[in-house]
Amino acid sequence: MNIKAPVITIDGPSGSGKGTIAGILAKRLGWCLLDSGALYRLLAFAARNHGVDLTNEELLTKIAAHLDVQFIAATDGQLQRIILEGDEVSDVIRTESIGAGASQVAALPAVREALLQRQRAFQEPPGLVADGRDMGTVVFPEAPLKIFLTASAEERARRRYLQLKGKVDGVSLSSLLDEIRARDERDTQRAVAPLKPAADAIQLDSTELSIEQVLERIMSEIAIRDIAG
Ligand SMILES: Nc1ncnc2c1ncn2[C@@H]1O[C@H](COP(=O)(O)OP(=O)(O)OP(=O)(O)O)[C@@H](O)[C@H]1O
Ligand SMILES: Nc1ccn([C@H]2C[C@H](O)[C@@H](COP(=O)(O)O)O2)c(=O)n1
Repeated sequence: MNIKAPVITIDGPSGSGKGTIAGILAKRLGWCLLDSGALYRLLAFAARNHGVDLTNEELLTKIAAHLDVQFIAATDGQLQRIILEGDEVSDVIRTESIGAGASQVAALPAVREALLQRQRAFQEPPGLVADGRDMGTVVFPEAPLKIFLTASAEERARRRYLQLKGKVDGVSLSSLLDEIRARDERDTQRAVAPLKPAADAIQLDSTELSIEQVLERIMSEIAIRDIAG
């Protein structure tokens, strides 16, 4: 019998804290981690580097199917590292501009299909924490625990501002808020795999919760379901 490793999905809009929470949770549980947004970011980044238009679905799908990428698991004090075609790109794919490009290519159905099996291949023992937009609705619909993490757009822009200030020139709170709203609109309104909570997802609004409080809430849901051994 093929017993699949359990999956915890964390979906939600940009800046809600999915990546932070998923990374800490995977580490605490000793589970694998899938940052699915990174795949769309890598595709947007690779397309720009090769001068491919972000609306060229046919070519983007070919690139998506052959992305030469390695995810190197986090070690003590280090975040997960991402290598594309031999070069470390962990930081350069994190800009809002690449995020917007990722959101654009992610609306193309053939691109999503090309990345589907690659995402499912992350489901390895002892378990997987997967974050993104459609982890609970499309990629891992059988996951025993699905979290839909939100926060107000203003709070998400404030968090992003604090994260980027001092690292990126010319960053402004109002332009970050505009970019977050534009990305929310595109990610929730697209025809294929739009950002929405799965019917059986637990919705968690982190606007007034600290990272540790969000983790506590999720750990208690894990304990209730007895899914982490
Ligand atoms: N509950 C929280 N309280 C305060 N800050 C938080 C909280 N959760 C996350 N943050 C901070 O907000 C910023 C954005 O978080 P993160 O990158 O995890 O969001 P995300 O949902 O993964 O965004 P994206 O989808 O764009 O990758 C980070 O600097 C993170 O430390
Ligand atoms: N499962 C996913 C993950 C990401 N995307 C798209 C939409 C996002 O705006 C963009 C970047 O994701 P992020 O790194 O900010 O989480 O990628 C998606 O459509 N489906």
